[in-house]
Amino acid sequence: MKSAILVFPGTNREHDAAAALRQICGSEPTFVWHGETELPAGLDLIVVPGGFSYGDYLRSGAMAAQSPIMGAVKAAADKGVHVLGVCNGFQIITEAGLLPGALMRNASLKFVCRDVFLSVGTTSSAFTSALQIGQVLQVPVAHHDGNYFADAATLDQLEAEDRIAFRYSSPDGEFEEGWSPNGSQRDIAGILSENRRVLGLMPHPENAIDPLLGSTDGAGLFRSLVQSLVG
Ligand SMILES: NC(=O)CC[C@H](N)C(=O)O
Repeated sequence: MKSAILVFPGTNREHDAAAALRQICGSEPTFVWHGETELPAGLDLIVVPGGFSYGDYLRSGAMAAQSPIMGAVKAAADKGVHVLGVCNGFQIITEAGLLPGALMRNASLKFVCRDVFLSVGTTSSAFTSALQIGQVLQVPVAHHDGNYFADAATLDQLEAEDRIAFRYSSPDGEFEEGWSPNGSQRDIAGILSENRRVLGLMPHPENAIDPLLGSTDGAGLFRSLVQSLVG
C-alpha cells in the first residue's frame, strides 16, 4: 500500500498516523510538505493528519485548504485515490470542498480531549470494510472545532446515501443525549464522499492502536484499508 501523509505548519499527528500505517498496514508512508505541488506517483492513500495547521487562525483548516499541495490532492481524489482526513485533516478537506458541510466550534465552546464511543454506520467503504455495522469503538478526540454542521437537505442526502461512517454513541451504541463531545448534527463523527473514497472523521483512530494507549479499537480502520487497498 503506497501512502502519503501531508504536513502543514502546525500539524502534530503526522507521526501517529505514520505509526498506524507502519504497525497495522505494514507500509512506510512518505511525508509531503504543504508547499509541494506534486504527490508521489501511484498513491493508494493520502492521509491529512490532525493538528493545528496555521494555528487554527481564520477557521480551523481554512488556510491549509489553500496550500499549494491541495491542488494535487483534489486532482488525486478526482481520480479515485483514497483520502483520509482525521480531525484537523477532516476540517482541511471539508474546507477544500472534498466533503460537504463545516466543522464549527464545539457546542460547549471548550476544547474536548477524552475518549468517545463511535457506532459504525456503514461497512461499504475501504475504511470500514473490516468493521461491523453498529460495532462500538472507543477512540479519543482532541478538538475545539468538531461540531459538524450541514443543512437538512445535505444531512438527509448523507443518510440516504449511507455516507455516515461513524456516529457518536453511548458505550452500548445508543444515540442518547450527552455522549457527543461537540454537538454535531445527527451525532455525526465521520462522513464519506459521494464516491466513498474520501473519509473525514473527528476522532483519532491512529491513537487507539496500542493497548498502552487504552484502546486498540482504531486498528480496524487501518485493517480495513490494508485489506481493501492491497489487492
Ligand atoms: N487534534 C486536532 O487535529 C485538532 C483540530 C483543531 N485544531 C481543533 O482543535 O479543532
